[in-house]
Amino acid sequence: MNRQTLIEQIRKKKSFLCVGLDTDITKIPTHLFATDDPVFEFNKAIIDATKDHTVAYKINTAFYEAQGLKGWISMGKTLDYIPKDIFTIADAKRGDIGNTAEQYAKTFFDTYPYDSVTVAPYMGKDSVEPFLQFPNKWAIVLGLTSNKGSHDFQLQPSGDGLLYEKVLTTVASWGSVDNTMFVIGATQKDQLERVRQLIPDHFLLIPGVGAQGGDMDTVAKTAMNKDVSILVNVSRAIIFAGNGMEFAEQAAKAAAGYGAQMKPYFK
Ligand SMILES: O=c1ccn([C@@H]2O[C@H](COP(=O)(O)O)[C@@H](O)[C@H]2O)c(=O)[nH]1
Repeated sequence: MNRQTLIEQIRKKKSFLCVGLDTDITKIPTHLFATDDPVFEFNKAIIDATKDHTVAYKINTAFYEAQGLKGWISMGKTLDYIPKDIFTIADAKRGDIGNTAEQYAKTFFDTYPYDSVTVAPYMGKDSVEPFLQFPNKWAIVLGLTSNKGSHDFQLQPSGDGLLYEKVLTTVASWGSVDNTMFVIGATQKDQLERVRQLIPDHFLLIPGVGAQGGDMDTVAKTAMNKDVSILVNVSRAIIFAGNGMEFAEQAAKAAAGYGAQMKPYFK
């Protein structure tokens, strides 16, 4: 999906919500274990229940990879089931030397036709560039993450600024606003303004609202630009809003609640 189409979808739905399909098999309702593929049946119900409120789904591949071959099959079926006008993210956090990165890019853009994949930039330009070679596909590069560990390296001084600032400006120069987004944690509220000074036009994927305590309004007020250009991810607080027979209705309610918080930001 290209940038223009994504912006149009956001404006049409008046939503920048991304629902995270972090489908932890130990947390899905027990009645689904009577089916052949409980993970897929869970995702299918969640997608049906939330698709009117969301413009993106983020599949965290860890939860599928942990199940081996069965997990990859559930992931492929889930990706296939997502409506084609909704942006898809493989949250795989890949990054390796060039020829290996090429294989990762093929995995998540060709074999599994995602719109985007998350990429760890620590290995530098040749590890990110293979993800920038596919038309209308995106590398979503880890910029400033939502976790406590972001203080260990990302928020440490480096040259004139902080390490993460250097990552944002350097990675931004490798691609364009049409093929590069950045992950910026909602929990990093003191840095959001600075992020927008450094990369005013790039799309940001913002996890950390919901279970991690980030605040939707702070994010929207600080990080939105004239083209909106943010996707706010919520995983556990939506997909595990309920865990009984009515889990999908509870997820729909939670997604609608986040959607309602976003509406006032659209004129
Ligand atoms: O900095 C980061 C980068 C990625 N994530 C991922 O986002 C979701 C958040 O899930 P919640 O349940 O809404 O907390 C999850 O897939 C993480 O791996 C992040 O949280 N922070």
